[in-house]
Amino acid sequence: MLLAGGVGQRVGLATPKQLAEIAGKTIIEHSIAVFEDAPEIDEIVVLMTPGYTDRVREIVEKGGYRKVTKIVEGGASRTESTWRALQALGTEECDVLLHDAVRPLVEPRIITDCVRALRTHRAVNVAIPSSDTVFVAVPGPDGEVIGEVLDRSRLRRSQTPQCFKLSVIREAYERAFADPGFGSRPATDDCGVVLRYLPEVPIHLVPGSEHNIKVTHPADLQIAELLLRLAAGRPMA
Ligand SMILES: Nc1ccn([C@@H]2O[C@H](COP(=O)(O)OP(=O)(O)OP(=O)(O)O)[C@@H](O)[C@H]2O)c(=O)n1
Ligand SMILES: C[C@](O)(CO)[C@H](O)COP(=O)(O)O
Repeated sequence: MLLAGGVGQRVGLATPKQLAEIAGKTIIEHSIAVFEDAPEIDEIVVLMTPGYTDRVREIVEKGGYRKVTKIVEGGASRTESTWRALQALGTEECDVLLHDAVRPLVEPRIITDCVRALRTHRAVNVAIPSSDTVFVAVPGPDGEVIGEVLDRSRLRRSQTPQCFKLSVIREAYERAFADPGFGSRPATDDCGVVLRYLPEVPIHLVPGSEHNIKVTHPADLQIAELLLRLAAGRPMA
């Protein structure tokens, strides 16, 4: 499931950032191509920003991406887009990988590791250690001050794909969307929903990559372009 339903407010382009062209293709096409080429993937469903599904259809047709079976409008938040993605799937048990379309540098190795891990685990996340010291900021007398420095050896940064047995992620989301309090404390990723609503399901971790960045801020467009060109053996002039 490629989650591409956002508007890219922080990047601040006139169109959603997943349609920005870098290293010869739109960001969403780079992401589609990685999953299309992955032998473990049977089917790709794209959740796209309302008003832009035809643009994705054009990209898919022009690029001949045969695994893309559905292009569906996303929701108002990331979790609502995931909820819609789950509704677009059937009832038969399967492995579901939920990936941010704006992480075009996901490596085939990560997809392989995730699918392999789903043979023995019902929920899997991709994570990397934190190279920065992370602390909790609290209000101070003149702005914020450091409240608590967290133990970095135990901290990880969450990436995507986030992967689940369909029955697990569906159950977690059904409970979340039935909870009147869910909207007031939204989850920032799918693992957060599983952790909150199915805490008995362990979420196994596989190593991510420093290159698997999420294009979030304007500078990320340049960094992603550079990394994509390097990966393709075409460094910038
Ligand atoms: N309603 C939404 C919001 C986000 N996403 C997707 O979730 C991924 C990660 O989200 P983020 O980087 O926050 O993207 P945006 O929401 O577009 O960015 P911003 O918050 O700056 O507007 C992106 O691929 C984005 O398209 C989605 O499918 N549906
Ligand atoms: C899912 C995610 O990419 C994991 O790091 C992240 O939580 C998405 O956050 P955003 O608020 O949509 O940028």
